[in-house]
Amino acid sequence: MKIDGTPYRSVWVEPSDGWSIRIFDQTQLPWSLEILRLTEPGQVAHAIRSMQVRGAPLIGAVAAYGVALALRQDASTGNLERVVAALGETRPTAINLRWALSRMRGTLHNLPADARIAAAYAEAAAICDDDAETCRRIGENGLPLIEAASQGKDRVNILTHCNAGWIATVDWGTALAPIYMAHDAGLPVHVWVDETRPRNQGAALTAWELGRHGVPHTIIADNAGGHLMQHGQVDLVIVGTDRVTRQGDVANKIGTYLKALAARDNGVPFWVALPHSTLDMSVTDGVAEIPIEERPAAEVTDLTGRTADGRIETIRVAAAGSAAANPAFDVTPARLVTGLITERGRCAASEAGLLGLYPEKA
Ligand SMILES: CSC[C@H]1O[C@H](OP(=O)(O)O)[C@H](O)[C@@H]1O
Repeated sequence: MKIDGTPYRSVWVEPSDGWSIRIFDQTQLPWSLEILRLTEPGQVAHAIRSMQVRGAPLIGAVAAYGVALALRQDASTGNLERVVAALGETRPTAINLRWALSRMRGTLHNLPADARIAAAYAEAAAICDDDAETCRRIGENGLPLIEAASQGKDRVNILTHCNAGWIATVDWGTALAPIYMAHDAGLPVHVWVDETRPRNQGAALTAWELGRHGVPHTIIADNAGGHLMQHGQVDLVIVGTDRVTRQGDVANKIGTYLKALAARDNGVPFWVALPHSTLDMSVTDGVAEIPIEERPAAEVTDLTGRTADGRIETIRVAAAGSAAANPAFDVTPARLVTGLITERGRCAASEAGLLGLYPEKA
């Protein structure tokens, strides 16, 4: 996508050296656009853990380049296994991370060591190209939903949670891809942007993305969505996901499940956008089986923002001495999901629906 007219992806190889990796530091958005240069796998692991880079498909793509950086240091099989294991432990919920690392290992394991570096960069680049094209197709397959919802309306209101935009993927995004395409097609799109406590991916990242693209949007408190649905202010909900199970259960940012409950209670369509790399057919019952990342309590008790004189500060907003729990994801059962938007089309949130689009995953 473009930033001030310049096209960007969310991860790229530094052209001046041909091997170091560039990412945006998402912890500095929306206040400043900081581009980081990663030169070793430890920096990649830190970037993922600290959420300098975040978003299910993007952490997989960046981890893939982390393998290439590690093999530049030591292309042995032992080091390949070590870096795949180490990066795989950085975040537990998004299956894209393990999908990308497994794809890298499968490509590299049986190669001679002296062929691994070039092959690693080629495979990481292929993962990125695949993700960008996959997300573009998700946009195309979600667009008809917005077109239908906008019939006879001077504004179509879409609610989204967290950030599933181009900055969470290599390009285009998942939940936001159809929104960008609808806006660019001239449809009267307006987006309710859940702030998405505690890290405010919505208020900080989705609002930043939509604003830079000129898409009308309004930031709301997470708890306002149900009220807006009760008053007919939401025509459909589109969210991203970090893992979808064989039966169509959806893991996504904490608070998604509550939005799905409110949508069901108010007859609002609840759609989930995902690329193939987010499918995990090895698990069925998402609530029972998907590991939910527990992040630091400080993300709940503290808040980071910009002061009136432009300094970025972190302050405590909770009572001193109080404990805080911070599960970073929840699981929405398939029964609350209207349907899934993928690069291969739309389907029901069910095993039959998924196998209809992905028969090879039977
Ligand atoms: C396009 S996947 C985006 C997905 O990832 C986010 O999680 P996080 O910000 O913790 O990486 C969130 O669940 C989004 O829906």
